Parts: sequence; C-alpha cells; structure tokens
Amino acid sequence: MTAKRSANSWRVTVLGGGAWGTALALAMLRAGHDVRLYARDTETVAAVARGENPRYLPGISIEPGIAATGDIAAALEGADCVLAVTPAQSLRAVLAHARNHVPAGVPLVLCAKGIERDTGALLSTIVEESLPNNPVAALSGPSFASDVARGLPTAVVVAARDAELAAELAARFSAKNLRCYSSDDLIGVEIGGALKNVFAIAAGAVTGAGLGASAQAAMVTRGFVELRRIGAAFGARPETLMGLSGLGDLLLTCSSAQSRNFAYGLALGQGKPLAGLPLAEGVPTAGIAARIAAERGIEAPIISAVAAILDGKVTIGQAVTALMTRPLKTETDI
Ligand SMILES: NC(=O)C1=CN([C@@H]2O[C@H](COP(=O)(O)OP(=O)(O)OC[C@H]3O[C@@H](n4cnc5c(N)ncnc54)[C@H](O)[C@@H]3O)[C@@H](O)[C@H]2O)C=CC1
Ligand SMILES: O=C(CO)COP(=O)(O)O
Repeated sequence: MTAKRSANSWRVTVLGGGAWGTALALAMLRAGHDVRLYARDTETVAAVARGENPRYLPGISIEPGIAATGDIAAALEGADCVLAVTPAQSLRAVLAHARNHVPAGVPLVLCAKGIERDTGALLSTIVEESLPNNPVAALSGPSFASDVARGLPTAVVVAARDAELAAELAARFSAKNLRCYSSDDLIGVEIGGALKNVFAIAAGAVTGAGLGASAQAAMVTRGFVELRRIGAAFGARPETLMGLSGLGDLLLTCSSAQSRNFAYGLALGQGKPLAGLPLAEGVPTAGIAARIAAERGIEAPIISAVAAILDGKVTIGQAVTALMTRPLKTETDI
C-alpha cells in the first residue's frame, strides 16, 4: 500500500508514538513522504521497527518504512513539516523539548484536540508562543486512528491562517483513502475538535445511564449549539463548525464506543471505575471550557454539567434534572 516517493516527497516528522501519531505516520508514508516518528518510550520505538504498536494500535500491522526514534534531534533533522500528535495537555512540554531542533519556517501541524487546562490557551497559541518562527496548522475531523491505520476511507480538514499553506498541506497529505479538505479558519477547526470531546463524554454517559436514544439526540443537538456559541466567541466561522472538525467529529464520537471519550462517559454512566481508562481529552477540556464559558458569559449548560459531574460535584441524575428544568426558550436563541 505504501506509495512511491516522488520529487514532491517531504520529510515529515511525527511527534508522538501513540495511536494517532502512529496512524498519521502510516498515512504520511502512504502519501509518499519520508516519515520519522518520535516516541519517547523505547518500547514503542522498538515495536514500530518490528512492524507493530501493540500498546496503542493492537492487531494492526505497521508497514515498513517509518523510521522510529527516541532521539528528538535525529527525528527533526531536515524536517519539511512537523506533526504534533501528543495529548493536548502535553503539547507545551513536547514543544519545549523539540524547540531547538525544529527547522525554522517549516509548518507545525497540530493533530491533538483540546484546550490547555491550566491557561485556557488554544493549542495554536501554544505553538505560536513556543515556535514563533514556524507557521501553525491543524488537522482535524472524524478519524479514528485504527480506521486511518487500516487504510479505511477517511476525510479530514487541514487548516492554517494562510489559505495557500492549508491547501498545500491538504494536497501533500491526501492519499488514496485519506481525503484532506483545506480551510483558512484555524480557530474554527481547533474549537470543533476540542469541544466535541466533551459532548462525546456526555453522549457516553447518557447511554451508560440508560437515558434513551431521544435524550441522546437532544444532548448532541443542544451540545452543538454550545459548541457554536463558544466557537463564535473565539471568532470561528459557523460553516467551519458545520464541517468535518465540528459536526462531523461530533457525529462520529457521540455515536461510537470506539471513541475513548464516549467510552469514558459510558463507564461514568454505568458507575464503573474510571482509573486506567485510555486517554479521554474531553476530561481536562470540559473543566477549562466550562470556565471559559462562565468567564465570557456564554451559556453552556451541558459543558458545565459534564465538568461538574467529572468533578464529583453533581450526579448524572442531578445534572439531568437541572438541564430539564432550565427556563424555556425559543429554539432559535443560540
Ligand atoms: N486516537 C485517535 O483516534 C485520534 C486522536 N486524536 C488526538 O490526538 C492526540 C493524541 O492522541 P492518541 O495518539 O490517540 O493518544 P495515545 O494515548 O494513544 O498516545 C499518546 C502518545 O503521546 C505520548 N506522550 C504523552 N506525553 C508526552 C510527552 N510529554 N512527550 C512525548 N510523548 C508524549 C505518549 O507516550 C503516547 O505515545 C489527542 O489529542 C487526541 O484527541 C485525534 C484524532 C484521532
Ligand atoms: O477524535 C477522534 C476521532 O475523530 C478520536 O476520538 P477519541 O479520542 O474519543 O477516541
């Protein structure tokens, strides 16, 4: 399945050897690029070299051709483009580690989905603070790592403030079964990807608590209103939020237990233990998104409810009662 390298081939460095980093490394290989994968743990480096990543992508074989390394300088040497694919809350630390090795001027593409818990910073702000000489882009949309790694058909959006850069990245990343749209609404694409995780937790909790399919649809619809309100406050364009990184990813992760955020909510709703569950980016994002909404006077009752439930301040039952007894309003008030 690996595409032949051409004169258009880039050296692409992927930072992060988890599920999404490994899947994107495969996608970049299939798009014809020379791929280096930086993973901090030697176990992952050795596993990728063997053609697998059993911890993060069990049962999926990794085609040969990805150069995995734990050496950040070697990973970044000569890179034409860098994909940042560690969890959102680790981004600042990863960029601090990488900063002196990232070639000036090459695009840094954010592939994580979240908002920094301690500061409320969007991830693009962290890149701009950490790597002021590198243009920032974001890749987002409905795309489970295992689907992309298996080469199943997937569509995502690649955004940068510079429309030409976004279009170039989308063209270079696209391959037979990875269709990349481009956008110049960087903030819109980031907000959609970050907030959908909070609603995926809520959707899992609704299912886990047995509240029914009607409640599920109501929650996703009204959640999307909150996503659009917060997006508007950050300057996101409404049509971006209607696209792959907003509505598209909301649909995917609110309807499938393959989503780790949904699975986290499911366990929450079923009263099962949460410790040891895989990464659920919506957990830190819920708290900070609720704080941002409160500080900016944005109505976001579902996000606030998820944050309060995760903090143990209310039960799911209490949160549902509070949501159902809010003052009535016209639906078009967004
Ligand atoms: N898994 C998926 O289907 C998708 C994930 N994403 C996003 O990609 C981001 C990463 O997710 P996954 O790869 O799935 O998570 P994961 O839990 O599978 O892997 C995370 C990786 O980051 C590494 N890491 C964490 N902190 C680090 C640090 N300080 N320095 C170096 N490496 C560090 C871990 O060792 C691990 O290899 C998240 O923001 C997630 O929302 C986006 C789309 C799809
Ligand atoms: O963002 C994703 C798919 O687009 C992955 O979702 P989870 O992190 O909830 O698994």
